Amino acid sequence: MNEAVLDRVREGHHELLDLVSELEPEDFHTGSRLPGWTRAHVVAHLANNAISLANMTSAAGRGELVDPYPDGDRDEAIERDARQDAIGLVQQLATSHAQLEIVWDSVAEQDWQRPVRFRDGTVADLVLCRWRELEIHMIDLDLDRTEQSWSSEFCAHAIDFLLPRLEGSEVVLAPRELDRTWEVGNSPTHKIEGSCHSIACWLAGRTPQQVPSGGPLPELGPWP
Ligand SMILES: O=C(O)/C=C/C(=O)CC(=O)C(=O)O
Repeated sequence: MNEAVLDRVREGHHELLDLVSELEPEDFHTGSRLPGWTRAHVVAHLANNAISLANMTSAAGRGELVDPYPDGDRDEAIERDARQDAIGLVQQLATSHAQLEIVWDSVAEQDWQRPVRFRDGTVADLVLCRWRELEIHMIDLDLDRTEQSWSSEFCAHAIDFLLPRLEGSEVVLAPRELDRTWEVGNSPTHKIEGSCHSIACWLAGRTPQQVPSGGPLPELGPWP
């Protein structure tokens, strides 16, 4: 398992808790950067996602495959949990982080490659999923944190992961800080340039502080 990514997830948990712990109670129930979601929805989703990943990991350890949300509807659970007050939300988030970290601390090296039902992946893929969830949803909270806080490693990972959203396009992505480009299609017709943060942020369907140049930017397909 890539220990650096696990460490980054643990740090992300601390950073997220720091961010939400500083909010006034009323700030939870106002907008986020996601249409139709308040910050409370983002927090509830992140907490439920952590428990879902913990449960899939535990099941994989027993040789079982379980659905990400076996007990019911993901969206209903987010709506229900988002109605909690600030203390309830922070407590749910902190408990979910602890549960996920305890489960991942107990995974033996050879068990990271066990299969899970989520995207027919492995337990190791769940760690990458949590990394994306944390980094991307922290900026959705619409606080001081922006895509500028993403590391170049995270930007490169996000571009790799989100590239299928450009299927059918003919472009080259050329993020300034990264020592590589990404080609989509057989004969790219234009080059999209910008910081790795802005390119990754745009591919994640969010509005970057500086929109990449080289447009018109292609329409994005569904999340992979
Ligand atoms: O792997 C990703 O980048 C995204 C994963 C999800 O969107 C997972 C959920 O939405 C969820 O667990 O509810």
